[in-house]
Amino acid sequence: MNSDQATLRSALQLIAPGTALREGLDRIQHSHTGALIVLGFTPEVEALCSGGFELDVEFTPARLRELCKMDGAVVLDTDNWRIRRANVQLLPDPSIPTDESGMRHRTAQRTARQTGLPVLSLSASMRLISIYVGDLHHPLYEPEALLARANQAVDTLDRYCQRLDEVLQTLTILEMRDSATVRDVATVIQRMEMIRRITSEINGYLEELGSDGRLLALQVDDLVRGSASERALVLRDYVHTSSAVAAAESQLSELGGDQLIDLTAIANVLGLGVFDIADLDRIIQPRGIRALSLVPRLPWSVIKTIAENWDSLSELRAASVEDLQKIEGIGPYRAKLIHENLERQHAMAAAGVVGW
Ligand SMILES: Nc1ncnc2c1ncn2[C@@H]1O[C@H](COP(=O)(O)OP(=O)(O)OP(=O)(O)O)[C@@H](O)[C@H]1O
Repeated sequence: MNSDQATLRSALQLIAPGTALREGLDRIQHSHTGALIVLGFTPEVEALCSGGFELDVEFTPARLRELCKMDGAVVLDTDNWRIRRANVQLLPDPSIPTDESGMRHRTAQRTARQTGLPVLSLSASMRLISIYVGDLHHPLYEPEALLARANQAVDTLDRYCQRLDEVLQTLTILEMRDSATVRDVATVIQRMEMIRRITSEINGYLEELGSDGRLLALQVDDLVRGSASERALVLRDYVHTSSAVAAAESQLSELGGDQLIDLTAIANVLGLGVFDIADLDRIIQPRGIRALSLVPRLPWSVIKTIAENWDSLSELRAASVEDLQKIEGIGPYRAKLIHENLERQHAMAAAGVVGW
C-alpha cells in the first residue's frame, strides 16, 4: 500500500457511517446543497485559500452543514477537529491535470494532487460524494450498496474457508502417512492466499462501512480467526528459514490472478523446485512444525529447537522418548507427551479419509 492509499484508507475511516463527519455530510446531502471540504489545515492549503472567512471553531456536524450552505470551500483541521476556513475560493495550480468536468470536482482533484491531503467533493446535482487523495479518486457508495458488496465478499470468504478446511485436512492426513506431494502443499497455500486477498478486500469495505459493518466484522473475525498463524505454520514446515518465509509471503502477495491459479508458480514461490508439471506429484516431507504446534503447552522456542534437530516429521516421529529428552528444554514428561501426541496424530491419520 503506497502513502496515498494509506491516506485514503484513513480518510475513509474518518467519514465512515457512525462518525460525526459523516453525519455532517449526510446533513449536507439532505439539504440538497453541495460542498467542497479539505480534510487538513497546512501552510500549503492556507496558501491556496482566497477570500472567505478565517475561523477557529470546534467542528460539529450542524456547523459544517451551515457553513457549506455558502459558496466556496470549507477547510477542516482534522488533527484538532476545528473548522479553520469557510466560504473560501481554492486556487490550486491550474496546470495540474484534472479529468473532472464541473468546477467543484476539478478544484477538489487539483487541490488533492497539490497538497496530498484528502479533499471531499459533494455534488449538489448528482448527490454524489467523492474523495480525492493525490491521484486517487474514490466515490462513496451508499451504505446499502456497500453492505451488499461486502456481504457477497463474505459469502465468497465462507466458501473459500470451507474449501481450505478440506484441503488442509487432506494435507494433514497425507503428511502423517508420509505421502504429501508438492501439489498438496501448493493447493493449501493457494487457498490461504485467496483467503488473505478476499479478507483484505472485506476489511476495506468494513472500514468504509464504519458502525454499519459491525455485525459483518464479527462474522469475518469468526471465519478467519487463527488463519494467519495456520498459514505461518504451513510455510515454516516447507520453507526453512524465516527470511525465506518472509520473501515467499511477499512474492505470494505479488502474484497476479492468473499466476495464483497456477500451482507450479506457487510451488516455485515456496522454493519447491518445480520445473515440470510432473514435479507437482513429488513426495515432500514437512519439518513437523505444524504437528508439534498441536502438542499441548509446547512453547514456540521448544518447537523451533526440536525442528532444528530433525530434518522431517517422519524422522521426528521415529525419535524415542530418550532421543527427545536430549534436547534442551525437554524433560521426561514433555518428551513422553510429544512422543505420544505424534503417535496419536499418526493413528488418527491412518483412519482418516482423504477428500480428493
Ligand atoms: N475553486 C473553487 N473554490 C471553492 N469553491 C468552488 C470552487 N469551484 C467551485 N466551487 C464551489 O462549487 C460550486 C459549484 O460549482 P460548479 O457548478 O461549477 O461545479 P460542479 O462540479 O458542476 O458542481 P455540482 O456537481 O454540485 O453541480 C460553486 O458554487 C462553489 O461553491
